[in-house]
Amino acid sequence: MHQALSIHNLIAGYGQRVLLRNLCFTVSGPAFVAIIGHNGCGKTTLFRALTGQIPYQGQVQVLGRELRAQRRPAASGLLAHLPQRASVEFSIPVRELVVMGRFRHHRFLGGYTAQDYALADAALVQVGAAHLAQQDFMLLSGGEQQLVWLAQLSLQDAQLYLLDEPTQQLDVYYRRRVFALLESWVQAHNKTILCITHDLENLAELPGYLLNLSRPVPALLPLSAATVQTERAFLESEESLHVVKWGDDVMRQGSTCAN
Ligand SMILES: Nc1ncnc2c1ncn2[C@@H]1O[C@H](COP(=O)(O)OP(=O)(O)OP(=O)(O)O)[C@@H](O)[C@H]1O
Repeated sequence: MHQALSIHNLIAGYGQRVLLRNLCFTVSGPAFVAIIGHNGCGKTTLFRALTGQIPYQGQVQVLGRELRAQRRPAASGLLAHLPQRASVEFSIPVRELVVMGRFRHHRFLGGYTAQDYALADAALVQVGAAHLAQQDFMLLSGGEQQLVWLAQLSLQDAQLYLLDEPTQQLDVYYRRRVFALLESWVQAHNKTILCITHDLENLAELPGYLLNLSRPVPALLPLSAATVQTERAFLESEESLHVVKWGDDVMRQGSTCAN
């Protein structure tokens, strides 16, 4: 049985600025992993590396397949990515945007079937956005757009989901609802989710793991109220800011993986 995700000695950054230094962690089975850390510590940079937008050193395997060797990981259903600021520059009904999540099952755009649309409608119900189905996506609020993207993403049926602050613009009700939805993707559909978030208060009750990229040597910790409390206290401390401030050459020496 392959590991859901294995990251070994990943090094990434921008030119001289190394933000991820020998990052190592393994997610053995389907799981929710919250990625936290200060602004600018390298969370989005990790996703840029995993999606091939910036080069990296090290090995990344998804279900035993070396990610670097995959030509189009999204098209093959290995990976789906929700960036921090996803935008659409043209008018499109919400339902039409959501059904595009089924693109892997179609050779040409526009060939969606009644079954595809039924799945799109069900996905909108799941995220609590059924009432938006006929509206123009461009005219929705930021939070409403986030819900619609999540509905589209769920139709992609990928093995590994990379979500960059998916609850950022949501109100308290929808934040909780979205985290419950992500939990169901893991439990009911065996997905693995890496979720960048600053929304610590919603994490304590979730099953899964926490990865604090502001730590000098980030490691996966089982999620619990105590873990969230400890990591929050660390992020609020002056000590943790120094890790970032002097990160490039003093505090954040990094270490190589144990094996
Ligand atoms: N193309 C780039 N060239 C140089 N530096 C960059 C580039 N893109 C991002 N950075 C810098 O890398 C650092 C990490 O950025 P990143 O977006 O990974 O942060 P983050 O942890 O996701 O932060 P936030 O919580 O604010 O979203 C930032 O200081 C940013 O200014």
